[in-house]
Amino acid sequence: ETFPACSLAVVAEQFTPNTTSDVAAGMLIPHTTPGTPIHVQKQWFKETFTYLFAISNSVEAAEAGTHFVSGWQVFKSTPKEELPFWSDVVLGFRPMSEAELQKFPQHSCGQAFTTLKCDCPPYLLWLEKRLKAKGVQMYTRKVANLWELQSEYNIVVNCAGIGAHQLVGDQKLFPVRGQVLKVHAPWVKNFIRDGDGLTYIYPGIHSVTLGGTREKESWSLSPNPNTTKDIFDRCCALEPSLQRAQDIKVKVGLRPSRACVRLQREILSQGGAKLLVVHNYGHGSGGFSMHRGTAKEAAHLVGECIAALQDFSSRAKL
Ligand SMILES: Cc1cc2nc3c(=O)[nH]c(=O)nc-3n(C[C@H](O)[C@H](O)[C@H](O)COP(=O)(O)OP(=O)(O)OC[C@H]3O[C@@H](n4cnc5c(N)ncnc54)[C@H](O)[C@@H]3O)c2cc1C
Ligand SMILES: O=C(O)CCC(=O)C(=O)O
Repeated sequence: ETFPACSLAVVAEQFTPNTTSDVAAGMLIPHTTPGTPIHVQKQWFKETFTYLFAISNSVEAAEAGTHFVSGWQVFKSTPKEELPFWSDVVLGFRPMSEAELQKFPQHSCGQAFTTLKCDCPPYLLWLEKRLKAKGVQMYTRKVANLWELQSEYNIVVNCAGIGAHQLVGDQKLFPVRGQVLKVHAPWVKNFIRDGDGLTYIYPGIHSVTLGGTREKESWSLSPNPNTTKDIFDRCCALEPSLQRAQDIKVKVGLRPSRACVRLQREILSQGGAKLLVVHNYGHGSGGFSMHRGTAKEAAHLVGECIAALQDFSSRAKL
C-alpha cells in the first residue's frame, strides 16, 4: 500500500492455521514492555485500534473476523496503575459498578470497557487474500539465513516472530509459552480478564478462548493435560456457565518476547554485495494489539531502505 511500485513476496515456513498468531486470542489489550517509551506503545495501539475499528465497522467485518467485544477486567486488590495508558483508546473505559461486581464475588474492583478482537485464522486468511489480490506471491520455505534471500530480493522485512531467535541469533528474544483452550460456548458474550492477566475468557466469532499460562523460556509446543484442567477450572470460577462448554481444543504458542519490539534497519554485506533488512519481530503478548502500528513503522523503514538503494545505485554509476 505504501510503495505500490515495489513487488512483494511472502516467504514463510508456516502459514495460517499453523502460526503463533493462530493460537492467540487476538484481543486488543496491550501489555506494557519496558524497552519502548509509553507514548510510542500508545501510538502503535491507537493506530491498530483505529485500523481495526474501521474494518469492524464495514461490510468486511464478518470475513475479516474482527469484532467489537465488551467486558470486564477484574481485580482482587486495587491495581497499581488505576488508569492504564490505553484507557482512552478503548471505548467507554470506566470503573465497574457495585452491581456489576456482584458477578465476581472473589474480586473487589474492576474496569469495564469495549475493545476489538481478531478471530484467527479468519483474520490471517483475510489478510492473505488481500495480498494475493494485489499479486503478492506466497512461498512456503524455511529460511536458514537471511543472506540466502539476497540473490532474489533487494529488501527483506524480517517478521519471523520467535523464529528470529534462530534466524538472526537474537539472544534477547525468548519464548513465553502460552497454553489456551478454544471452546464452543456461544452464550458467553462478554470478555472477562483477571487483572493479573493469567486467567481470561475471550469470546470470538467461532469459539471462546480460555487462558492461560505465561511460561518464560519454555520451548515446548506440547499441550500439558494438567494445565488444561487448571485453565478450565480457573475460567469456570470466573464464569460458571463454562462448565457446559463443548468441543474443547487445546492450543499452545510461543510468544516472541523481548524488552522491546525490534524495529530496526540493518545492512548486511558480503564481498561488496548488500542486503537491506528491516526487522519487525518481538511483539510478545501484543502482536495483535500493536500489529498495524508496528507495520506502519516497518514500512517507513522500508522507505529509508529504498532511498538507500537509490543512493547506492547512483553512486555505483559515478
Ligand atoms: C496463548 C497466546 C495468546 C495470545 N493472545 C494474544 C492476544 O489476545 N492479543 C495480542 O495482541 N497478542 C496475543 N498473543 C501474542 C501474539 O500471538 C504474538 O505477539 C503474535 O502472534 C506474533 O506474531 P508474529 O507474526 O510476529 O509471529 P508468528 O505468528 O509466529 O509468525 C511468524 C512467521 O514467521 C515464519 N518463520 C519464522 N522463522 C522462519 C524461518 N526461519 N524461515 C521462514 N519462515 C519463518 C513462521 O513460519 C510464521 O509464518 C498471544 C500469544 C499466545 C501464545
Ligand atoms: O493478556 C491478555 O489478556 C490477552 C491475551 C494475551 O495477550 C496473551 O495471552 O499473551
